[in-house]
Amino acid sequence: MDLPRRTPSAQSSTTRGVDQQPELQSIASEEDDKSSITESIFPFSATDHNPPSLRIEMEPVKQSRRDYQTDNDDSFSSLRRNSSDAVVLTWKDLWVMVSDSKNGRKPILEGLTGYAEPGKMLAIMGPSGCGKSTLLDALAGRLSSNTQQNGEIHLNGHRETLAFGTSAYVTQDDTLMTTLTVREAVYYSAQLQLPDSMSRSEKKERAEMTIREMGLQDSMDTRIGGWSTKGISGGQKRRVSICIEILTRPKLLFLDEPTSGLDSAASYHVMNRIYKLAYQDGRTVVASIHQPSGEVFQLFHSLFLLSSGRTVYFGPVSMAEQFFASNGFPCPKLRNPSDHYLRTINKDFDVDMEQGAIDRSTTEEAINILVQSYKSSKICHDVQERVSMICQQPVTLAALTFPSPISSSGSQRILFYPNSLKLKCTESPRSSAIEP
Ligand SMILES: Nc1ncnc2c1ncn2[C@@H]1O[C@H](COP(=O)(O)OP(=O)(O)OP(=O)(O)O)[C@@H](O)[C@H]1O
Repeated sequence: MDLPRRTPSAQSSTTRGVDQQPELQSIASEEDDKSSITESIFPFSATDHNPPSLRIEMEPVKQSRRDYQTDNDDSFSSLRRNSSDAVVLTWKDLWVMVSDSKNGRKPILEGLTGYAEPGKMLAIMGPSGCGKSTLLDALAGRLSSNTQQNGEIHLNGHRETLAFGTSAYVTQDDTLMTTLTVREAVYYSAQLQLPDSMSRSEKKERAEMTIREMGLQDSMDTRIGGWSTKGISGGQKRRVSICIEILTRPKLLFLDEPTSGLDSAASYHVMNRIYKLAYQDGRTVVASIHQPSGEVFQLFHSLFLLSSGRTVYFGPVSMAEQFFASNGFPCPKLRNPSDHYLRTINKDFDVDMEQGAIDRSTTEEAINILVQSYKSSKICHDVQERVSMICQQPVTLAALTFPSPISSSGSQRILFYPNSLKLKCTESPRSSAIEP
């Protein structure tokens, strides 16, 4: 079910009766037993002269706003911005297992819960091998066949398959045609991916604009190259891969290590561009990232910190420092917070460390403290609640105006609950409702 596509335009809704509106008709048919009430909600007649207006609007659940709002952090305004095709991604109790010849099945991800919202960027971080790519693969529906997945992944609160071009995934490996120039690679991709409704020149313009956005204008006519012929650098290849994936301006963008191979200035430039894509146009961005600089880290709204497939922290970036400090791991002054989080939970090199600054058992202990503390924290509780609310919230994403014979004054709201296919109509000051 593709809700955004089902939503009629305001103009067409005012000029058509409900029986000509397939989306409203299908919702109403789910409510046959309440047909008398829905009739009283939707008997819109074109012959009704000067009817008062009836407004259908999205009403996101507001409870957690207080918990997650930071200075530039307004998920609800971002949901409303371009809300007709915004994507909210949630995952609940997500497990991924692989077959292990010795122990049977081995978990790679252990019961992860979280969400990614429009207009925001989520960073997935953790030591090498902690499960960052596996989480991205699971969320993008690209897990390899030898894995087994349990748990729920929802789009806009329900199981949904996104239409072509709505999501994109920039993988860790740059799979590019080595004989093409940057311009050719992006341009041919634009020809293939962009809709027929765009002319060739529009596609070319989009390709060149995207190349410039990724700071590749000086390398436009350089061959990509490979192991036998030197071409553009590794970092530039990364940017070409990102160009190709953002050509369609996807509403949901997965990026696996988008900044690997980039220097700090280029990393900031690329991530800032992606941030703008997310923030200005209400896109949802999920990126795994290694060692971001302080500036790059600040671009992210939320952080998912993993250790061996377990959640060390999921929540607003702004609250992570306090979480670490309250568990006995304050970030030293002048240290980049993201470095601090990774250093606290990275046990890979403990055995090689000299002078016992940290030993393996201490790091393991630190991880266990943080994992247990997170599980019982208010942040975790709020995240669980938020995910549940997103999966139940009404998602009538466009504001529509209907002539209404039952409202003589004030406005009415009709809320559509996707999981229950029920309608709720409220009117001010009177109220007539089908409760969800
Ligand atoms: N299909 C698979 N079969 C067997 N093991 C797998 C599979 N996918 C992932 N793993 C294992 O799961 C663990 C997590 O891998 P993953 O690639 O998700 O880590 P990562 O955090 O992205 O690592 P890096 O930062 O080094 O890219 C690793 O130990 C990896 O070997």
